[in-house]
Amino acid sequence: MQLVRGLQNLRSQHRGCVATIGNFDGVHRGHQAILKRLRERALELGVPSCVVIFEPQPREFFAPQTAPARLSRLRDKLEWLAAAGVDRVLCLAFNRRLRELSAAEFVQKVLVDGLGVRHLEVGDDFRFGCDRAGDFAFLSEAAQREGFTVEAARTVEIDGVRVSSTRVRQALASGDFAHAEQLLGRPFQISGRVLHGQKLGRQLDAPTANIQLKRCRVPLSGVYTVSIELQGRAWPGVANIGVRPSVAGDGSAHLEVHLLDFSGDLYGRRLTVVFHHKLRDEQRFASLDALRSAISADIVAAREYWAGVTFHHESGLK
Ligand SMILES: Cc1cc2nc3c(=O)[nH]c(=O)nc-3n(C[C@H](O)[C@H](O)[C@H](O)COP(=O)(O)O)c2cc1C
Ligand SMILES: Nc1ncnc2c1ncn2[C@@H]1O[C@H](COP(=O)(O)OP(=O)(O)OP(=O)(O)O)[C@@H](O)[C@H]1O
Repeated sequence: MQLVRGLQNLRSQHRGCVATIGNFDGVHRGHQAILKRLRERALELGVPSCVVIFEPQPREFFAPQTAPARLSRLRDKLEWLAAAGVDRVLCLAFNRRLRELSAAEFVQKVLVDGLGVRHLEVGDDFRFGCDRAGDFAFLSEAAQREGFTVEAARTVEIDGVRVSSTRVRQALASGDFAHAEQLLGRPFQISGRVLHGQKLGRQLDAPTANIQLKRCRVPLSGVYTVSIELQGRAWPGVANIGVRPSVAGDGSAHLEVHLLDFSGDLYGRRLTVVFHHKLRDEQRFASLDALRSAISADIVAAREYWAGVTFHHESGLK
């Protein structure tokens, strides 16, 4: 899959494709249905498929403090789009210039001049352009004028309710990982590189790998039973996501995982944390001793959760 960053990097060979536009946060089952249809149309027309996404996402541009937490960072999103068979992603910086484009200008600049779109696939509620004025009726008219086709994919529902990123966030916030998995079509996970922490974990009898969250806000907080994927192997573990109120911190959210029965150096490695079960909320403890006891109880609970499950790994890393 090819990534093109910005309209200025589109070349004449990129013209002629089938396209869809959106945030695709989490690449959930609703998104996957659109992507499947997109791939079918690409094969029928013999042209590549292209997904137009925005970074930051529009709501992060308009209201960075109150925008919903991200289900996926750009890297994960790209991985899942590639897995869905997308040939090309056009990633547009959502900035003042882009927000001021009218729906008609967006169609002309991005879809017609930029991509030479042959077919556009969208969800039935899709809206775009300044003040979200571009809806399906608008697109159909533009399509007729410019000589491309447009189709509204059927809404994907589970239990009679539309699958949406908001619904996934709600499932995660309430610790309902089975429902989140149903909506996403895969378990909820966060990937990232292991950074150096404050090295307090060892004093707490629980060395932890600190996963870089960059500036992304995360849709969950608390202590969880997790599994960790690392170099194609899975490990059982326990994780904390939060601001760590018991130790002096910078107020930003951290994701830390303690791998059960693991010895080895994880610094700099990229790992994936898969969430299975919420154990408790994060708490402020009055002393490190109290925090140490709570963490050791979490580890016992995680062991119980994983009792009977075999993880195929050796006790360290090469
Ligand atoms: C299973 C687990 C549960 C945790 N629970 C809490 C908690 O409830 N409150 C808190 O302030 N920190 C909690 N922490 C975070 C610890 O404060 C943190 O691991 C410690 O500060 C070590 O940080 P470091 O790796 O940066 O040295 C938890 C960590 C783990 C691994
Ligand atoms: N459940 C669904 N069924 C069908 N299409 C969907 C569904 N959810 C989103 N889409 C479509 O996927 C495309 C990209 O979605 P995007 O993430 O921008 O929209 P969205 O409606 O804001 O998603 P969400 O509500 O999940 O955040 C859009 O065309 C949108 O209409």
